[in-house]
Amino acid sequence: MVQLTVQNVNRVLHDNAGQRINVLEDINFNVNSGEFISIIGPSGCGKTTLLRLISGLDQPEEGQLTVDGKPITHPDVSRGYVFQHGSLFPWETIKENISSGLKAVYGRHYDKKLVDHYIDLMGLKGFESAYPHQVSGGMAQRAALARSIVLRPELLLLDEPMGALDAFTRADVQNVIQRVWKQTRTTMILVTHDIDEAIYLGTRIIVMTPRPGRIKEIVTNPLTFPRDRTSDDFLKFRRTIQDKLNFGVTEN
Ligand SMILES: Nc1ncnc2c1ncn2[C@@H]1O[C@H](COP(=O)(O)OP(=O)(O)OP(=O)(O)O)[C@@H](O)[C@H]1O
Repeated sequence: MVQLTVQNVNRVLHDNAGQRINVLEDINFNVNSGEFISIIGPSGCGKTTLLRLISGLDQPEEGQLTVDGKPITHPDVSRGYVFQHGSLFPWETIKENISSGLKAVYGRHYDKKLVDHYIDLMGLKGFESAYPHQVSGGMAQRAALARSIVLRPELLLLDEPMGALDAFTRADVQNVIQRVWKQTRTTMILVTHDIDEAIYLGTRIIVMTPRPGRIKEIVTNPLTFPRDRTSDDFLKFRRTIQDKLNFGVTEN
């Protein structure tokens, strides 16, 4: 992938009472190859809807989404998607889960060495034969990540994959994602509620506001790698993003 372009995108949905909801309004941005984009915003601002549009699972009422100038019309193996609950198949082992996409795409002559490489890279060695219910939540998410990345997508969409994890496991999976991003240079787009996570991983941060879901600002992350969550620069940038999200502001 060279460039993802999202141009003048509007998405309207209707609630159970038939009321129109402008879920996304006038969304515009570009993503270049190798970037790590974090999308942050309060619940209901349309983050998941935006990822679904980029994946091709959904289509906008207006505007267009393209990859290298070609419209996104349907899901494609070149765009991976990792969900909050990794949705591993419970009846398959960790290794079988990681291999499943490759098998579906390439048949039984898929590249087994690639599977072993990602099992290693994700720190899953020794757990190949375990079933999802036998591993920790962090391991299950690392396996879900491996299952997507093994297909070598040009673009990986991450829909709050750390959302259900405790703080320690979350930090661990963040480090794994960063390592995979650095090693593979896969373009990644992460949806998150967590400001620290958005800053720790993102090269640019898209700040969204709800009702209607709009982009408030796209902020380039000034922090270099390796990033230290406790450094003064990190905390200063955190404050900048917090202010843009109007965190801590209460209405009387
Ligand atoms: N299929 C649907 N039909 C009707 N309304 C929907 C549908 N999907 C989402 N919505 C509404 O669209 C809005 C945006 O939803 P979306 O899940 O994209 O937001 P989000 O920012 O990802 O939220 P969260 O952070 O809580 O996951 C919400 O108000 C939601 O209720």
